[in-house]
Amino acid sequence: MVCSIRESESDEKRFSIYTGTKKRLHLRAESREDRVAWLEALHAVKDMFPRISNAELMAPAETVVVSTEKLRQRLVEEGVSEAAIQDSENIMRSELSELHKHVFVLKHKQLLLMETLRHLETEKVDLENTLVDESQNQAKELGSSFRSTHEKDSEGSGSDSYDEHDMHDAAEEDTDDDNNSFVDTRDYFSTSSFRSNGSDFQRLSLESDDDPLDSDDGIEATIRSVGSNYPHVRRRKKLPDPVEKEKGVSLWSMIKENIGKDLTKVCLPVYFNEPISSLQKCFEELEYSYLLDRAYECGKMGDSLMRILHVAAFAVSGYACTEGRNCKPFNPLLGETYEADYPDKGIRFVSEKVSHHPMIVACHCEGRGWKFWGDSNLKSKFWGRSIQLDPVGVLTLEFDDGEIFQWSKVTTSIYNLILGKLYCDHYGTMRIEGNRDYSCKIKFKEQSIIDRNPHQVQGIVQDKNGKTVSTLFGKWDESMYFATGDGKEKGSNMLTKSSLLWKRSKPPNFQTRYNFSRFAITLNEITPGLKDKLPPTDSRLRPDQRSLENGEYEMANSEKLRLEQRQRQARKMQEKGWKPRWFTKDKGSDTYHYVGGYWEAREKGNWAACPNIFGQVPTDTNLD
Ligand SMILES: CC(C)CCC[C@@H](C)[C@H]1CC[C@H]2[C@@H]3CC=C4C[C@@H](O)CC[C@]4(C)[C@H]3CC[C@]12C
Repeated sequence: MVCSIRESESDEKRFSIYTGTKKRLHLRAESREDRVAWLEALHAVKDMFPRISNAELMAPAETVVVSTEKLRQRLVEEGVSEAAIQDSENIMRSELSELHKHVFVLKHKQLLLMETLRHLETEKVDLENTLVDESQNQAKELGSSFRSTHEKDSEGSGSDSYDEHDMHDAAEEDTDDDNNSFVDTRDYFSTSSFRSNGSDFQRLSLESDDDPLDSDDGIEATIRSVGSNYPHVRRRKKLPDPVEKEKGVSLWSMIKENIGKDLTKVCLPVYFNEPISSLQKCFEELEYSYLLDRAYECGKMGDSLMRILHVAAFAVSGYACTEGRNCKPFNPLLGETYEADYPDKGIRFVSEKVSHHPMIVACHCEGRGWKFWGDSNLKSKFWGRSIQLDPVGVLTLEFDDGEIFQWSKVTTSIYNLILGKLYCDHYGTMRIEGNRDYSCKIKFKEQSIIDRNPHQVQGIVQDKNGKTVSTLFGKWDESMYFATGDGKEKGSNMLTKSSLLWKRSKPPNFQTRYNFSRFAITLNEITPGLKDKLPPTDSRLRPDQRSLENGEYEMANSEKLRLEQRQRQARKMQEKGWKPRWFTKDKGSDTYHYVGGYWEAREKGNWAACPNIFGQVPTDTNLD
């Protein structure tokens, strides 16, 4: 939020912004005119959000107490007769009560407007969903989309260019002529380079704790107990302690350091990465796979409603791990793979980066009684301060008894790229289509300025005739509940009638700056004996990621640069007909499916067809 804006007096291109939370930001426009345009736009935005607190807005109209005492005294001083004084008092009271009535009506109107606003917001989300396809076509190159937003902004009518400094402001104040670094507003735009790095795949989820001694709360244990007689596997409980001291680097400082350079060509250092790749992040979505085991069991016992409810909870649970995570996963190299053999969860998983332009990751997971697969291809839009990611493609879940469910992920936005605390939110409607009795619609509510109850999810399950048979509600970062019926029965108290479907696991004992869950901590571990079995393309063998995990930042950075250099050949490889190893594109559609054979090849230790993607480029391959 912009608190105050100030122009430099000594330099006609410079200006600064104070946000109330961080230090003053110093910027430099291209020209004097450019600065005028910037200031106009900034003031216009500022005026759009007058500062009224939520509490103030929602408070009921207070009863106003009117005293006529002062009026009476004054009239007595004037020697006015008692009758006239009483008359005056009555006049004053009646006028004020009129006014009071008026205020009351206004207050009421305001509440109604707020209601409407809320309602409109919900409608907006729905509309956006219908429009998603269209807007995707329009999603052009990031940079250009931001530039056009800016052009529109600068057309906005300008308000005064003078802004008084508020209290914090004075405290934070720097003189115009000091040596504060500033940023060229032109370079500012090129931050679009984050797109390609950020548009990686998948959400994650929080892990169940495998250690029987370290049990979670009771409810969860009962939920999980169904269908899970899985063996215990010892997995690590913490990441390695960092070798080097962590460096705090802000995105902003990165931008500053790269003034004058084409930011799309600047590689972000590893400080912005978390030590897992997008391939591993896909697997993180399966943290709560016990929900699918349970869904399978319910269906087998003939309860297809409970089946879809668990599938719905699973679809939501995948988002849990995105909360509090603000580093980006490593963008895998073309042909990089990841395997996860988790007998302790009854699942095994394979993923591969199947395309570099656009960046697509395909994955496939086998559980007991079900298979789950999909590919991730994100369309991203850069809005200046935020990035919007619209996932394309469907996820498919197939139970061994032939019941199939398909759904797509909702929109994710990452906010505060430039200033403030980075966070992401998910919003839109997810439709889970089944091939049998039920389908389900889940709405992820968009967080709004007036509605301070973030992360809300609501859904309904409908039968073939479109009748609502059950409702779902909860939060994507906490828990999901369901209640039977359409939730409209008179006098029914949703909370007392509802039952828990899913609850997020508790955080690990060893927190790191990556905010990994217990499950996420295990993803990059090379468990005893695993190293000899992995293909040379596995994410766990990626040197820069390994170094980052170990806290060897210098090493991680140089290795990352080397691999990124290599990756520049990926486009050429693709053009020359490079094909993924474990997945193939369906005919007539753009989705990938697993061709099989991974675990068989692993059994034989036969990785002949897997290139050494992390090593040095062999000199005899002439890719250029
Ligand atoms: C500029 C840098 C430092 C910003 C860091 C961005 C982080 C927060 C971004 C980068 C990639 C993003 C992920 C990319 C893809 C998906 C799949 C989607 O269905 C759910 C959200 C999820 C899982 C995103 C969550 C947020 C994410 C992890």
